[in-house]
Amino acid sequence: MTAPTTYAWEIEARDLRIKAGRRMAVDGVTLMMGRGVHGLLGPNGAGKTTLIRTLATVLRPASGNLVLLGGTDLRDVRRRVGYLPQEFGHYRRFTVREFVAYVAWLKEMPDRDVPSAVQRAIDRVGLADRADDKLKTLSGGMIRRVGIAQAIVNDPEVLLLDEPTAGLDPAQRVRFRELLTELGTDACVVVSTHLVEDVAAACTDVVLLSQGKLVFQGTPAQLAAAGTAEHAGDSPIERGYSAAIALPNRPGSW
Ligand SMILES: Nc1ncnc2c1ncn2[C@@H]1O[C@H](COP(=O)(O)OP(=O)(O)OP(=O)(O)O)[C@@H](O)[C@H]1O
Repeated sequence: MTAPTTYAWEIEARDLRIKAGRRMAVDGVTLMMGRGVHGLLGPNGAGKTTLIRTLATVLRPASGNLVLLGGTDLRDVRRRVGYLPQEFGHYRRFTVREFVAYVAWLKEMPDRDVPSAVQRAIDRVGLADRADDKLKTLSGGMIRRVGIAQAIVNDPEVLLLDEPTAGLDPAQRVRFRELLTELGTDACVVVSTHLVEDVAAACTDVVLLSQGKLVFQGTPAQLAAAGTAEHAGDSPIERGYSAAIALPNRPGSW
């Protein structure tokens, strides 16, 4: 049985500062996130991966305060979180089913629940016909979907996905956005992406980082409304993104 919810936000971060190497990659971010799909956007090096790694409890903040699921017991929190890292390590000799079951075991799921949870996660990412194939026989896009399956096997209350659509073909991306929408009804989903279309199609909230700072949080429509013809981009939301990170429309510049 799940304990009643006693917290206002699944993720509460106050004045977080996080080091990556010697650099302060996240520099004073205050951010509240509840259920729904939160798109984490920002230029290369903005601090997205560093923030996600911290939310996944892999990194410890240098200062500030982070509360996940209202709790302080790290082991309990970890059982209730799902995480797809940007660099996703896997065992090439495992089958899809064995690998997802292994993660279920790491999450301390009750043995009796594991087979059905594993099957459901595999079904949800469309890999039922490859469930008993070894990972080394799968394509890059399929491996990414295995990564998504292992992240959702425990029905996490906080789901962290670092560039989950990298390597997916267009049809898979569309299906993935539908899955995101489904997952966001029950969980707090944080998804980092460079694809503004993913955000427009599937996110209820946009979080924009630039140089380690939070420069925007709001709905995709609010982000789109922030852009003008003066800002770079091919769509309202891209122009809103450029406005938020103060990127003028200068053809040819990176
Ligand atoms: N292990 C490390 N050692 C030194 N610097 C690091 C390390 N990891 C990250 N950084 C630096 O910290 C900053 C934030 O990196 P991070 O990977 O969080 O950005 P990001 O927003 O995820 O970027 P991208 O969109 O390119 O994936 C960058 O300037 C990066 O060079």
